Amino acid sequence: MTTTSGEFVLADAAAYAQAVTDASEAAGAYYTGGTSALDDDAYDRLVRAVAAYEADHPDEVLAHSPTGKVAGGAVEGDVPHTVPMLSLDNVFDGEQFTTWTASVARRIGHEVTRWNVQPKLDGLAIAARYHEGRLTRLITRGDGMAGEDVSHAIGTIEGLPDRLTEPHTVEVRGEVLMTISQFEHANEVRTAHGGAPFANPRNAAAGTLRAKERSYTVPMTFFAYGLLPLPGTSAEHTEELRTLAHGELMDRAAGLGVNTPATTDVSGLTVDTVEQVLERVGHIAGLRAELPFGIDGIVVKADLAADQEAAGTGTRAPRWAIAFKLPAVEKITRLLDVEWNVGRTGIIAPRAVLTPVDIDGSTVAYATLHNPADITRRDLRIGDHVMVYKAGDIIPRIEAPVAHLRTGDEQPIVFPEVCPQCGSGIDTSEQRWRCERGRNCHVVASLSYAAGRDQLDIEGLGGTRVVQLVDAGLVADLADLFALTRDGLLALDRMGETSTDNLLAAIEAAKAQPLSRVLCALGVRGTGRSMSRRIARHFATMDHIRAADAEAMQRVEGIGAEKAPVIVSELAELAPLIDRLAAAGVNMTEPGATPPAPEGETEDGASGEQAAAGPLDGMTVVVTGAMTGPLEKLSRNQMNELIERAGGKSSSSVSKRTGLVVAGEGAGSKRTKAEDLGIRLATPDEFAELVADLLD
Ligand SMILES: NC(=O)c1ccc[n+]([C@@H]2O[C@H](COP(=O)([O-])OP(=O)(O)OC[C@H]3O[C@@H](n4cnc5c(N)ncnc54)[C@H](O)[C@@H]3O)[C@@H](O)[C@H]2O)c1
Ligand SMILES: [Zn+2]
Repeated sequence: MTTTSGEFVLADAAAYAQAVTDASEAAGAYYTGGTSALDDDAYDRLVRAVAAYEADHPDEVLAHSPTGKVAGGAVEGDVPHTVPMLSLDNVFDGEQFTTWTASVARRIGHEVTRWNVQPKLDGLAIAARYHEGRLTRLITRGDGMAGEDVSHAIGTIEGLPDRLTEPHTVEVRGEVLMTISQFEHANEVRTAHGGAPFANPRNAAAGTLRAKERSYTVPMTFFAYGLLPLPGTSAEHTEELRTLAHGELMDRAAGLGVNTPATTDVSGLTVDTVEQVLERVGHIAGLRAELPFGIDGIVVKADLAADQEAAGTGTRAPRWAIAFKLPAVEKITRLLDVEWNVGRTGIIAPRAVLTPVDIDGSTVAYATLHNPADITRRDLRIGDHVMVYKAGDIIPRIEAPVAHLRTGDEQPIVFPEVCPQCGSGIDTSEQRWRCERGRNCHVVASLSYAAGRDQLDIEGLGGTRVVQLVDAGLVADLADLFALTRDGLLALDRMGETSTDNLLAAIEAAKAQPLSRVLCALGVRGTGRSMSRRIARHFATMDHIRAADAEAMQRVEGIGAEKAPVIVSELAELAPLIDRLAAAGVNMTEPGATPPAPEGETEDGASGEQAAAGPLDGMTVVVTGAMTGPLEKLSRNQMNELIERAGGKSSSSVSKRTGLVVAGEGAGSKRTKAEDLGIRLATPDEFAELVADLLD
């Protein structure tokens, strides 16, 4: 059960026991590089619910409850720590932080003398033991009292040298993580070895650190945040390490050749007041998205050893330090669909369509899915709950499905059988699938589109024929079509005299298509059929379109500040192609349209578009049902063209703003809606009469 504030409430002992089990399993996976069933928010809420239940039922507390334990008690170790490796308590805003500082002041009897503010690195805690300057042992945090020996990773962690600059016996504590680029590299190497990519850098570091016998190594990075004596440390040194302030210890660590946050843009900073702490916290938070590694908060520590000692330490966390948490970068959401997009080189890449989820201030609606083998390995299904990771500029990624949230209604992901862009076969011999046409895939797709019924309408130039022409090297772009020769075509398989002549005639006829269709055939990004018509009607000629800057382009209805420059620059890129089309005799004007008045003369209100008023002047028209009579042969696109030529606007949905609904046979809900709204209806015949002048 959840309350309105989103908190879980555990109703009875059984719910409590289940919550304890769920939390332990999640924590176990979280710390060992597995897949947790919960995102951090959900985990923290669950643990709070467990804690609330325990407060009310102190005699029912289960021994394996995660509350009050390092790592939720879910991980163990067999190498005892010299001093416990603890967790940190959290605050989420300045107010909570100020309250916390007041409680520390009460405890130690005075204000904390000064603070050390440093990034909370999002990796795993590790203790590195140096004996006489040599790195001998690496131990994970484990349950805080004892950790796991991961010394096999020595030599793979940047910033953790095999030898210190001085022959000291010390323990360096810090975080092992993967920087964004190490993470990208690790995933490349891992997938090349047939493994599933890691979902996020923390997971990657945890998995890599624990993996013993891998045929490959991938580097990680270490940042120190603690330096303490070991049993073999000299008395003099021990005393020094116990009395130095935190900031001084960090300088010492750096001096020994160990990496610290001082090498980054978010180095540790010693400050005197709470206001200064908050300022630094804000500064670090602001840099988060640009950092080359992940942080999940800011750690604030009492700097002086004396203050730390006075504040003391709890069983789970020290009382002299706190983690200022930043919003989570992982959330659970649903996988709604998988799209298959074909890249420039013909790579067919799956992309997850998600229920949009807010992650650290941005809305995530898509995530990368790598390749089909990876989908199979992760056993992803449509409808699954999935963990999505997004940090900084990194492309959002999907972790494995959250299996325990499955309902049984999830559907398998259907892999394409032919290239989704051009319809050719798919080369599946590599992990990344590829269109058999490779780079030519785009040519085939864009030519098939250009020849389509709603564009240049070239009969006899279907997908297979386009493939044949491209493969034979006869065409590489749209303009090449108009340079095809009879002999060239006759030399092709399955091209007889008749089909050759028919095709050449169809291509010849295409030259007379209105500008709107020529423009559409060019496949300018951001312009489909109706936008192409609007642009063509507005400018009337290709020369006027090409002369338009972004500002002029924005005068076309429906083109905003974002789209306009894209269209202008796409057209500039297409200039050589357009020139060749014009040279081949392709029509570059829009029948019935007049160019916009030159700059300065538009002020009096009459823009070029309106000057060409027709029988439907300014009216929004919706067509529904089957057209009959003189309109019988017109496709929906052609109907829309007709409406716009008559000065109207075509639309596909009926609303209060609709002026006329042309309802043919079989018209259904749109007709009913028009009747409900009292919108004028016309039969196809009535409409044909209205626009009779424009019908040929
Ligand atoms: N999704 C899950 O299933 C799941 C399970 C368990 C825990 N969690 C999450 O983990 C968090 C609690 O885990 P935790 O106790 O491991 O860590 P923590 O986030 O409470 O903080 C303690 C750790 O911070 C790290 N750290 C980084 N920079 C540091 C610095 N400058 N100084 C000191 N320490 C620094 C150390 O590794 C230290 O052990 C919670 O946010 C919880 O949501 C999630
Ligand atoms: Zn293709």
